[in-house]
Amino acid sequence: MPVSLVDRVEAVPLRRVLAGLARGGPLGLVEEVGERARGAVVRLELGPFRPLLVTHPDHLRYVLRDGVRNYVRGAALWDALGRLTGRGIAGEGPGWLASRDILCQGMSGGYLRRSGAGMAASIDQAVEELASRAGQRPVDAVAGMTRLVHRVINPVFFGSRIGVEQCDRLGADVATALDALLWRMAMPFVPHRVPLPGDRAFLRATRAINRTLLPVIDAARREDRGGTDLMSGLLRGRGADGQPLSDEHVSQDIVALFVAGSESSALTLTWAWAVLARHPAVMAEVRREADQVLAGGPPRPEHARELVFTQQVMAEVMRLYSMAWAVPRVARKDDQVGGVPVPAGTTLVLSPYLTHRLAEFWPDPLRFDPRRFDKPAVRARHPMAYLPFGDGAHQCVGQAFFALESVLVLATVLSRYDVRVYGDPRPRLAVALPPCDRLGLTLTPRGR
Ligand code: HEM
Repeated sequence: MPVSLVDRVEAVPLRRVLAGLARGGPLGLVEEVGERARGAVVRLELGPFRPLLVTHPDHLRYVLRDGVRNYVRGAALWDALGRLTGRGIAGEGPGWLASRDILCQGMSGGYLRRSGAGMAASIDQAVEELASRAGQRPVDAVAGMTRLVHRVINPVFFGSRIGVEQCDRLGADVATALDALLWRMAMPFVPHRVPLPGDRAFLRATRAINRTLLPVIDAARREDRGGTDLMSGLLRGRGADGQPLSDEHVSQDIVALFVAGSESSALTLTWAWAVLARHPAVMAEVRREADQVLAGGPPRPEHARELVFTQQVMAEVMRLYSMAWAVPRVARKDDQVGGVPVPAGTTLVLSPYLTHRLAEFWPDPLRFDPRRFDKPAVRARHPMAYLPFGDGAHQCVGQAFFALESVLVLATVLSRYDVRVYGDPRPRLAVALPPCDRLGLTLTPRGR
C-alpha cells in the first residue's frame, strides 16, 4: 500500500513550546502538539534540536518497515542512553543483531511454554508478598509493582544466580542511572565533555551496577550450567566475529533488559490499577472472568489464553498509557516521509502514545473502552494504529512475556483480594510515564 500523503509539515516554534509547557507541563505539551498535528509530520523547534514528530500509522509503517534501512537508532538521544545500555541490544549493527537473535530465542514461544509454569509460580508468590505488605496500610503502587515485576523477571533474566533483594537493588541502580541521564536526553546537543547535572549520580549508579553484575557474569561464565535464562543465553552466544560476547556486552544487555522491560512493565501494571479503580464495572468483569478461569486455584500459564476480557483491558491500558511516548530514529540519507522532506541526519521522534490518541483511528480517544479490542474492531482498524511494543526490526522482544505476565497478575490479584486505590494522578513525562503523584494500593482478602 502506498504511503498516504499527509503532506504538510507544521513547525512548532519555541515560544509555543514554552507556552504549552506552562499550561500542561511537558506531557500536556506533547499531547497538545499531537492533537494539533492530527497525524501530520510536525517539526519541533527546540533551539538547536529540530526533530520531526511522526505519528500517522502510514508514516510509521514507512519508517519502521518499508523504509527501515534508512531509519536507525543513533545520534544524540540514543548516544545518551548508550552510555548506560551499550551497543548490544539497545544499539544497531552487528552487536545489536547478535544480542537480538539470542534474546528472541530466549523469549520465544517455546521458551514461554517450557518456563510458563515457573513464571506463574513466581507470580503467585509475588502477589502473596504484595498482599502481605499492602494489607494494612497502602503501599506505593509503583514500588509494589516494581518489586512484583522483579520477582517475576529475576529467574528469567538471571536463573537463580542473584537473590531478589539484589535484583531490587540492581533495578534501583538502573532507575537512578536512567533518571540521571534525563538531562543529557533533554539536551542532546550538549557534548559529553561538558558537565551536566546528573553526571555524578550517573557515575555512582553505573559503578554500583558493575559491582553487582560483573562478578555474577564472571562466576556464571566459569560455571556454565547450561541454563535457559537470558544471561546464560548471552554468555553462550557469539558475536558477528564468531567470538563470545564480552562481559561488558553481556552486562550492558542485562541493563538494557532492565531499562526496556522492568520499568515499563511495572508502570503499565500501576496504570492498570489506576484505570480499574476509575472503572469499577470493568474491574468487576475482570474479577468475574478470573473467578471463572482460575476457579479459586493458583494461576497457570494456559489460563492466559482464556482471560480474553482481561487481555482486552490490558491492551486498552497500553493504548492510553503507552510507555513508548517517544521512539527516536535518525535518517541516514535524504528521504521523504508523507511527502515531507527528511534531510540526512534528521532525528525523527515516533510517538505510539500520540498515535494511540488520533481520533481518526480511535473515536473519542480519551475514553477507556476495552471493547475497542474485540476482534472485528481490531480487524477493521489500521494495523499500525496500535503499537505499544513498537514494530519492525526493533519490535519488543518481551511482548509475549509481558502479555502473559500482566493478565495472570490481574487475574491472580482480583481472584483473591479486594483492591483499593488511593489517589488519581496523571502521568508525568520521564523516560517512561510514571504517575506525577503517589498512588497507593491496598489488598484485603475478598469478602472481609
Ligand atoms: C509494558 C511492557 C513493555 C513495553 C510497553 C515495551 C515497549 C517496547 C518498545 C516500544 C520497544 C521498541 C523500541 C524501539 O523501536 O526502538 C521495545 C523494545 C524492546 N523491549 Fe520492550 N516493552 C515492554 C516490556 C518488555 C519486557 C518485559 C522485556 C524483556 C523481557 C522487553 C525487552 C525489550 C528489548 C530487549 C527491546 C529492544 C529490541 C531491539 O531493539 O531489537 N520489553 N519495547
